[in-house]
Parts: sequence; structure tokens; C-alpha cells
Amino acid sequence: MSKPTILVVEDDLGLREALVDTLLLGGYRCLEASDGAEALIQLGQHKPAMVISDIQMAGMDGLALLKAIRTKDLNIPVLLMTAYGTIDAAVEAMRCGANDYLAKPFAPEVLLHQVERYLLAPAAEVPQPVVADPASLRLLALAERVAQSDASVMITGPSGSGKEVLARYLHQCSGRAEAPFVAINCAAIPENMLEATLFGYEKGAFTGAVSACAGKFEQAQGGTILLDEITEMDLGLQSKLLRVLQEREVERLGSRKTLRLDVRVLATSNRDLKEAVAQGGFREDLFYRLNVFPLNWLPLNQRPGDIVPLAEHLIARHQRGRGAVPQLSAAARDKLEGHGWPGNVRELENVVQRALILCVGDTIGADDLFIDTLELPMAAPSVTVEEPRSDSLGDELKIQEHQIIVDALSQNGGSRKAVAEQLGISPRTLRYKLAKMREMGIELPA
Ligand SMILES: Nc1ncnc2c1ncn2[C@@H]1O[C@H](COP(=O)(O)OP(=O)(O)OP(=O)(O)O)[C@@H](O)[C@H]1O
Repeated sequence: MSKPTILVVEDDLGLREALVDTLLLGGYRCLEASDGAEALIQLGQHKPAMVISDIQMAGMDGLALLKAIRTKDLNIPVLLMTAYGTIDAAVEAMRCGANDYLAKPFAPEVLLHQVERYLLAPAAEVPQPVVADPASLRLLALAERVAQSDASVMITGPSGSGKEVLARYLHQCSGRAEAPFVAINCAAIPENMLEATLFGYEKGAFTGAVSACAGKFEQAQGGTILLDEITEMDLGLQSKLLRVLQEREVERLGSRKTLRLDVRVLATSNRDLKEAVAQGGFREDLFYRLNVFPLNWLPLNQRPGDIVPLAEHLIARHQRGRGAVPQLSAAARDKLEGHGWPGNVRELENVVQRALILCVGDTIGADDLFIDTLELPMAAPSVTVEEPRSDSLGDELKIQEHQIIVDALSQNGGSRKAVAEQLGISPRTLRYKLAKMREMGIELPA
């Protein structure tokens, strides 16, 4: 498989080199530019598969570069990097057509994970989900058969269970494998930006739409779109989505030109969809349209046969390019199999990453597996969120936020509605934050 090329635009030479090193280790090729103007020259001469650019740069900055790229109507994925805390810049970036943004500082794995959302990791041939438990083997066999059709697929399962992995696998096994796979997380995009992000817009369609921008559906033309966490979409937008799916055509905001779509639709949710429909939060007709073929991941603790093979796979993945791959001792395997995994595979991945830092030699022992420290007693009146020590302001704030949410849940007897009201955030934002906390292995008061 040929390696995709990424154009890295950053005026800080040290940081640019670090980014390039990470991407090279991840198996990509790189082009470099120190500002937007140089990047445009590179774009004119080469055809990179993606652009990763800083926002603040002397000369032509990242937003100006992004606007220039979108004005040329290039559909190339653009990932912008913002300084920590400059949320306005991040919103502006999404509004101008950035595919995503990364808040600095970020770990190398975060960068590679973001890139993999748009480009298939070159080191991995077909990213086959690791399965060994009989229930998961059946699910994968079913997915392989479903992949051959063009049917919409709804992938359900708790947070961190592997829904996106399965969606990518469906795409890879389908006749669309060579065409784009475009994933959009409906919960992570600000509500007022989701419509424009999905369907695209013309210049002037709304304040701030300084240039035309293709939407995710357009970007996925000929391939597959993944609507991640679809139940987080508001009802108004659900109706518009339904129309696009029924008519198989899309209109950019502010345009009357319709574009015929040839896109396979996959969706995921970690909520009980029937319940969401019954409660009026999810349209029944959209549910039936997307749920043509449902696939469901069980929580990790209900497919115990997957735990050790997954741990071994994740150890190998995170050790790639760093020498010999450590093995799990018998006690370590027992410890992994004995844990409840409220954060599912993502929690397992965190534990594995920590173990790789802690283990000495070529064996991961039970003591290298830090799993219990992050668990909180269920429904404790006031509990302390223990997280790995960190000196960065961002992590400190997150720890405080988690503590506030846990305390509010305890005070309100676990009522999500009451907690959202007390904290002055929308139920949707609260659900998103709780899902992220669960992924970190934080057990929440019931
Ligand atoms: N069966 C699997 N084989 C290999 N890796 C897996 C598998 N399941 C999950 N993972 C890994 O675990 C992590 C979480 O998986 P993924 O993002 O697919 O979960 P998710 O259910 O989509 O999560 P969320 O609900 O938060 O969107 C990823 O790093 C993924 O690569």
C-alpha cells in the first residue's frame, strides 16, 4: 500500500520536526511548510492527502490557509492545531471548513488517531478488529456479509467498545474500500455547526461563511460516511438528514444546486435506540432508515474471550517501532480477565499504555496494570476522582471538572437531567462528558 503524504504547516521548527517524526513513525510521508504561503506553493506542486496546520503563524496564518484551500474547492482534509484554551479559534476553524482541530499540547498517539480518522493508517493493512470470543466472532462474520451490500448499518454498543473499528472494517470489506471513508462525530461538533459540516455551504450562507465548503456527505462521495453518535443530533437536523437519505441528494446551505449522492451510510450510538425513540429524542422514521442492519458490540466484560487477545494486540500496536513486544504474565492475564471494564476497550487501551511505561524487561506483570486506581465506588456521597498526576493546566482543569460532575451526580441521586440543570450545561453535553469519563475508566455514581 502506498504511503499517504501529509503536509505539515508549522512555524516553530522544533514542533514541526516533532510532528513530522511522529507521522513518519506512524508510516506516513511528509511535506513541510513554515507558513500558509509556503503551504500553498507546496499544494500547487504536490498532491498531499491531508494538511495539518498551526493556526497562529507569522505571515499567512492557518485560518487564511484554510480559507484559501476551501476557496479553491479542494476537499482535502485539513486538521488545525490551536493553543490550549482558545476555543473561539477552534470554533472559527470548524466554521471555515476544518475537518477537525487539535488543542495543544497533545500526545503523539492523539495526533495519529486523528489522522487515522481521515487516512487509513499505512502500517495497518486491513484494520481487522481483534476478536476471539464466540459472540464477537459471530458479529464479525455477520459484518463481513453485510459489508458486501449497500445497506445502512447501525452499530450500537457502549462507549469505547469498538464501534468505529467495526465501521472502518465494514468499509474496508465493501466494494467502496478504495473510495473515501469520512467519519463525523455528531456529539463533538457544536450543535449550530453540525448542519453546515454535514451538508456544506456556499460563501455567504451565514455570518462567517467566508468561502464555500463541501460538506462531509460530498467528501464521502463514492465511499462511506460514518455518523458517529447519531443520537446526539437534534430533532430538526434529524429531519433534514432523513430527507437527504431518502432523496439521496444534498444541497449545500445557501445553494439551490443539488448533488446526487452515492454514499453508504453507517451510524453508531451508545444509547438504547428504541428507548431514545420512545422518549421522543430520536425520530422513528430515521431509526428505521438507518437500522436496516443492526450490529451490536457487547460490553467487553460480556465477551471475556476477547480481553487477553485485545490486550496483546494493543500492546503490540503501542510498542510498534519501539523494540521487543513485552508479554503478559499469567497473573497479569488473570487480573485483566477479572476486571469489569466499565470503559470497555478504550479503558483497556489506557491500562496497556500505562503498563508499557511501567514494565521493566520483557514481561508485563500484574503490578504493572494500574486498573483499580481509577475506579470510584458506586453512588458514593462524595468521592475523590483520582487520576494520574499531571502538571499541565489542562489536565488539572479536567480533573476538577470530573470531580464536579461526580459530586453533582451523587447530590442528585444520579439524575442526569438534574445534574445538567445544576451545572448549566445541555443534557447532550453532559452525556458526552460522561461518556468520555467512562472511557477513562471512571465509574460513575448510578
Ligand atoms: N475489536 C477491536 N480490535 C482492535 N482494536 C479495538 C477493538 N475494539 C476497540 N479497539 C480499539 O479501542 C479503542 C476504542 O475503539 P472505538 O473508537 O472503535 O470505540 P467506540 O465504541 O467507537 O467508542 P465511542 O463510543 O467513544 O465513539 C480504539 O483505539 C480502537 O482501535
